[in-house]
Amino acid sequence: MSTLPADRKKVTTTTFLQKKKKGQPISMLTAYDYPSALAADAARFDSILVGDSLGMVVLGYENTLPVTMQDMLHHCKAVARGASKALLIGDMPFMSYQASIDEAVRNAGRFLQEASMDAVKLEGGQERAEAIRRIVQAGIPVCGHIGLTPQSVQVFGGFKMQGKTALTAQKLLQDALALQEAGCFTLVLESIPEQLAAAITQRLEIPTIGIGAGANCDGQVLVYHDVLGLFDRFVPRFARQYANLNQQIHTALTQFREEIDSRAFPTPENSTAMQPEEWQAFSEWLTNARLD
Ligand SMILES: Nc1nc(=O)c2c([nH]1)NC[C@@H]1CN(c3ccc(C(=O)N[C@@H](CCC(=O)O)C(=O)O)cc3)CN21
Ligand SMILES: CC(C)C(=O)C(=O)O
Ligand SMILES: [Mg+2]
Repeated sequence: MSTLPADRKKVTTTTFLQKKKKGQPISMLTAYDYPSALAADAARFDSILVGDSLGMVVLGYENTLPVTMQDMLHHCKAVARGASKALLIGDMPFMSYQASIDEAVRNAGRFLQEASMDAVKLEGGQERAEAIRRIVQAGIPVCGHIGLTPQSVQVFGGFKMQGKTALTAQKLLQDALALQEAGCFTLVLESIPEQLAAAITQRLEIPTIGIGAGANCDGQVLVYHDVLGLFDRFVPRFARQYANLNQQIHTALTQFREEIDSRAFPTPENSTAMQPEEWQAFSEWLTNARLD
């Protein structure tokens, strides 16, 4: 296992399109800070998404709605310091692109200009196509996101799978085509039936990245904390845990706390003694000194 910087070329939006043409899977992972970005880049993920899911897995909110531009830029900057090869995508937070197209373009620009992102992601279908067209015209690559779009949790009435009926599936396929036409370089498909994801993937020239959308997408993405078992308030059924770090953290921290309580920590190895002559001089001064 190597922790040296990965010896590979910087991934670009063109790499995404080439991978789809060659039938090679696109790997994406979320990351929210410097160490998680270092880890994702060292593991050679094609892309890192600084997801607004950070509101839930890092900041402790119930959903992603409270996340602000300030929050996103702060975390994106930390991620950019840790990753040099993965394509970096900044997730536009709730109300940073919905109120007006001008605001959408300006906020998208901040991710590239202030936070070193390579692209932005925003949620929505046909209703978002015009804003996306204008952001792309400004020179900013856009990743679309349809299906279970968590910023619409209050409209959906919970984090519920989308596109389960023939009618809603039709709507999602039309959304996907509209987003491609608007200039998206890739599209996240979240929590939709696998056959619908396959049908969309087959009809699009741009790659699809699935999360809870089955095996027939052009790529896959999961949340960092779900992959590592770092978040246990809930784990979506579509996630797979490759480690249970929370349990290891609990064991390690409990042991540390117990060793503080029992005075087993620290030992001389964790401490520094003065040189004998310095200690002697200090002791003599201490004996004679009047400390008040
Ligand atoms: N830790 C985490 N992982 C995620 O994948 C994730 C987040 N947080 N926060 C932002 C969004 C919200 N997401 C979620 C949240 C909950 C479910 C969930 O509870 N799904 C149910 C099925 C619900 C239904 O279709 O009726 C499940 O059993 O997986 C799914 C996606 C995906 N994103
Ligand atoms: C789950 C992914 C696609 C996302 O939008 C996020 O992490 O915020
Ligand atoms: Mg998101």
